[in-house]
Amino acid sequence: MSEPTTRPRRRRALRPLPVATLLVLIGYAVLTPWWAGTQTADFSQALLPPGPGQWFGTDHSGYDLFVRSAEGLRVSLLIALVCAVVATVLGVAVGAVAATAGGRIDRFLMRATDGVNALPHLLIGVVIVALYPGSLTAIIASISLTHWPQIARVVRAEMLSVRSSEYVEAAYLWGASRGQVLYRHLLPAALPQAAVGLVMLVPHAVWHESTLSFLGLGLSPDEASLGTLLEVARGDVFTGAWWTLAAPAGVLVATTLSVAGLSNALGGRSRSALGRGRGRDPLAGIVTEGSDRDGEGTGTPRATPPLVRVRSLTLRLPTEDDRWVHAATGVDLDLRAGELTALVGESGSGKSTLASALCGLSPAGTRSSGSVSIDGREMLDADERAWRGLRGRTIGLAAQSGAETFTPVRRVGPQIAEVIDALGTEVSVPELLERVGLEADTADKFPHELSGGMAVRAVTAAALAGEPAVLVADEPTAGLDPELAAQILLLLRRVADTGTAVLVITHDLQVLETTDVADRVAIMYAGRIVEQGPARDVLTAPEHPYGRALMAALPAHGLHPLPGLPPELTDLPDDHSFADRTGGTDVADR
Ligand SMILES: Nc1ncnc2c1ncn2[C@@H]1O[C@H](COP(=O)(O)OP(=O)(O)OP(=O)(O)O)[C@@H](O)[C@H]1O
Repeated sequence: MSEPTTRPRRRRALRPLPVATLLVLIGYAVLTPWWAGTQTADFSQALLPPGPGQWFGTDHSGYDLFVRSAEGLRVSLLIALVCAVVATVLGVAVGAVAATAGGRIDRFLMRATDGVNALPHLLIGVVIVALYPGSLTAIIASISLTHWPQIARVVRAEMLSVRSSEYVEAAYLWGASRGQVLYRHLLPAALPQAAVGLVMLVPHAVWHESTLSFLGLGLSPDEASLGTLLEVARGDVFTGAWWTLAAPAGVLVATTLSVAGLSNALGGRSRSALGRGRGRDPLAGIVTEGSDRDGEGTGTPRATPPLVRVRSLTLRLPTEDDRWVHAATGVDLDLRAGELTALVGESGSGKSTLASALCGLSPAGTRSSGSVSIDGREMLDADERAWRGLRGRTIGLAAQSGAETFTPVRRVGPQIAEVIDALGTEVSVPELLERVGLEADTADKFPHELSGGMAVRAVTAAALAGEPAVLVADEPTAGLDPELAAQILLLLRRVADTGTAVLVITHDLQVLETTDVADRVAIMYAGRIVEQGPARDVLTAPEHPYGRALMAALPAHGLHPLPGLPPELTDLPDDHSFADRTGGTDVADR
């Protein structure tokens, strides 16, 4: 069966009129002075109106204004471009430092940015240029130093939004350092916005330069910029020689409109491109919450020691309104080499929170107790440095959101190659792609060109880049039809068969049952593992009433809706059990 492919987004076409106008103007500014050669003053030709021999007329010295305006445009564009580049570099630097440093540095830089933004730019420009009259450097400094704040704000905002995205979390998870995340993810995401800002600054800077020169504070009148031409011509309107003002003014307006049109179109394109021990339950009368059908969670260990050993793990997550989410309570779980363990349960039962804790990615402020041992090391209270030594190499996470795990603006292959580099392993991108059942040319695709199934495979390839001993796959089958879901589970089975301990979080009990890929199944309810054991036992004859209710809800088992509603995990009573939800009614009684 072919996988449904997401249709690639069409890029917005650039509007042809502003682009063509701008190209004509640039050609005019570059070629005309070259074609006309050096002009000399000829007062016999002074102030001729526009006509066949002089399309734009002539000025007081008999210079052809068609040539003179082209020279002025060239100078103004060059100054504006330098100013825009300097302001953009400053803005990107300030925005990037603020976004990556955060805290006090961010607050200080943003206050400084607001402060500069609040200053009257023209006035500051006038002051700087008045101190160094006629200096080109002073003109460039006066424009650049007052125009970086907008770029800094845009870059910071873009980086903050990308920093909280799935693919940046995945990059940290796969071993990238802060610098690598900045260089590979944050800057590439922010630079298109900065480039739009740069283009938008050009006409602004042309106007600033022209205004300063018009006020007599810019370049000397001998040097033709649009501003100096306007300044020289301002008195001519009253003597009837309107063309000396109209020629440079027309060129200035045409340039401004075409660059503004282009930057609007670029802005649209950049946005659309960026366009994550068995016991007894007193109420149900059969098994307690936390039952373990073969006792290895709390009882006798099996032959191979577990690579991941979780004991009595309790996780409490803070909420914004000062309450606590009981995301995990007294969880025991073992993951062994070569075994595939499926963690199932309704939405919100705490599966992803548990998976995050196994990778040292619990939300800030989480209160935890118990033990999480990975490859013999106690990690529950380990610091970020210790986790960085394990993530990607000992424990890999294939995050929940498929294609969103990758930076959207870059091809998949180079991104997987960077994970390999960061983790320093010997595998190659084609090997990894082959391992997850993808063609080698998938490396050349952008994330949005991948189908749902391909995206999960590519994310799994990246998670395998460090050849981890443990692989956690968070809902790899979400949103896939049963046949594709089965293919993904079979892929993860093959990964487990190479000796990796695999934990799969899934809602697809039906597919789990039909494919028979899992060695073990753990059922989670309201933050507790209420039953776990050999997959066949748990799936065919669940002992816990919640397990029975989950299986009975499958279409193949009669589609009996689950009774009641899952409890709110916020401030959940410590002794809450499934029986509290059903009033003690078992699915067997229905
Ligand atoms: N960062 C967080 N801060 C506070 N509460 C959170 C946070 N992340 C998750 N939760 C809460 O923790 C509980 C468990 O969520 P979790 O995502 O682990 O469930 P899940 O079983 O994985 O659900 P799903 O199958 O829908 O992904 C939910 O009540 C959720 O609202």
